[in-house]
Amino acid sequence: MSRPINIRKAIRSFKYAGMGIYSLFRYENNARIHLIACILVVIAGMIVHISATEWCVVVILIGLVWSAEAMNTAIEKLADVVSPEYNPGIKDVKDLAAAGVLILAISAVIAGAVIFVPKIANLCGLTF
Ligand SMILES: Nc1ncnc2c1ncn2[C@@H]1O[C@H](COP(=O)(O)OP(=O)(O)OP(=O)(O)O)[C@@H](O)[C@H]1O
Repeated sequence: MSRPINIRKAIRSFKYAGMGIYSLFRYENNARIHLIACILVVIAGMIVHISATEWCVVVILIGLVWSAEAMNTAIEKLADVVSPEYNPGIKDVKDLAAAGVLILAISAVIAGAVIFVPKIANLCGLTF
């Protein structure tokens, strides 16, 4: 027989995840840069009136980039605990984790350009 769902445990997990989100934006420089970029994108989306589908794309990409940033930070912190001194293996691990974020961020910038550039050009009276 399956065990009943433990609501208290689920709420505790949300609390710990919330603490992770707080620590990400409070202490991580790159996460704060992504937060500012995200605020600018949302403001731009409201100004140029992007469609519902475009909002979905923007929101999913923002979530993916933040999520990748959180995973990267977790890997960095774990690596610092495992090996605080210089270690070529740790260098590969950290560089690969950072590459994961960069690849996603580049994809997000390209998708953002596809959505926003024609609309901003239109707003400026330029045909695209
Ligand atoms: N213990 C280590 N051994 C080998 N190389 C390391 C080590 N720690 C960091 N590095 C190298 O330095 C780079 C930056 O690492 P660091 O942990 O400072 O990340 P960061 O992106 O500057 O993040 P943060 O500013 O959040 O600490 C890594 O990508 C890696 O190439």
